[in-house]
Amino acid sequence: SLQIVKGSILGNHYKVEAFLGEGGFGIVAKCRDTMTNRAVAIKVNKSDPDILQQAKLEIFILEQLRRLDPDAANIVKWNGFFHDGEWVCLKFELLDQCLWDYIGDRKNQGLPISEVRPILGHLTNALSHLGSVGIVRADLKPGNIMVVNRYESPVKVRLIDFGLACPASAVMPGDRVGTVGYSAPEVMLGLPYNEASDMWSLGLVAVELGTGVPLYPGNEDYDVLKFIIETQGQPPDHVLDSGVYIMMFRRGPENGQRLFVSLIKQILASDANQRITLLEVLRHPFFNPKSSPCIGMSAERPQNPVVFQHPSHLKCKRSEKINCSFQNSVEFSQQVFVRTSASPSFGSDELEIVEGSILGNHYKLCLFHIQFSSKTYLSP
Ligand SMILES: Nc1ncnc2c1ncn2[C@@H]1O[C@H](COP(=O)(O)OP(=O)(O)OP(=O)(O)O)[C@@H](O)[C@H]1O
Repeated sequence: SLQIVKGSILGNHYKVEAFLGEGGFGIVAKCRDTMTNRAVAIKVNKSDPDILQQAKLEIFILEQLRRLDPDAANIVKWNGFFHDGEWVCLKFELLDQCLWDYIGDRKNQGLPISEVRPILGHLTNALSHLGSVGIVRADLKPGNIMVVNRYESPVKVRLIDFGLACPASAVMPGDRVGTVGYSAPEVMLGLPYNEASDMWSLGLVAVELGTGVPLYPGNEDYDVLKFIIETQGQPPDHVLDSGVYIMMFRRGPENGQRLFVSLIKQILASDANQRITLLEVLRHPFFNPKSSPCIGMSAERPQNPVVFQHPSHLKCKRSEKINCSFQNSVEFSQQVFVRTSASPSFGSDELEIVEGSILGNHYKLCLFHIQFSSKTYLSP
């Protein structure tokens, strides 16, 4: 725990004058350097091992940023660190006010465009400098942007808090970074992220500057994603799909996870007519993982595209891909993909299948799902 009171001395000559911010990490204090009589901001990290690890990462990033000129790059000036007992203390130039407070002082009415423009310019400049040294900011939000001096006109801002920043080359998909309400969809979904994710956050900051209120408020990623989908539509399937998989694989691949995801997706179809039935759930390969370790990885999979051998009643126009579950003759089910364009017996825009069809002599169709898609797949 941090027991720092006003008047205490940090690192022998920094006298605590006020508290500027507090969080899980510790505190940021306004201190007087008794040797120079200058005011500075000192971020004091708790001695908790996780926090210390976080502080080390922040120092690592700040070291990288030494290559940049803080004035030209709109980033906070860092003056190194020192230890005080078990605490790690980072020394920064003292800045004025974070953008949340700055907006709040205007009664959340939003800033005039004449102010939004330079601020956005500084932020874009800051991100582009970070990009030039290969750093992804990863937690851009008004609370991490500080006004240098609010009485200056036009107002100048700088980025602070590099605790979650990361070398672009070391991004770990699935790492929960950022702040709810400001993270890009790909970050929430656990996908790889890059500077494009900072761009998303920048857009949200820009809206908040102009309107005075956050665009996507929410306490949970779920609410925010829902809000995003309502207003901007659903991210493309390939984004959603890989996101779900990566989120599930965060704890290491587990047998059956892909089948589980595939099942859940069929259970959660928003169109009741598309939703899987109880019987089909029980027949789903998820319940027989031994015989089908993973979609696309089954040793039993057919090596060649399967050809439908029985005519049937269902007609489907322009389908390029069918995702089918089959019960085979040795009493287990597995999932295969059928590429219709590889089946010479069907025209490219018409397909006929029916439950119970036998494919490739011994694959009995027990469940099918047809997707209209421009993608084509061979049997996995
Ligand atoms: N150089 C500074 N000058 C003045 N105030 C500062 C400075 N650095 C940080 N602060 C204040 O302290 C708060 C927390 O700092 P910082 O964002 O670095 O810590 P954090 O642990 O990452 O916090 P959070 O979890 O809110 O992102 C800031 O929102 C700001 O109000």
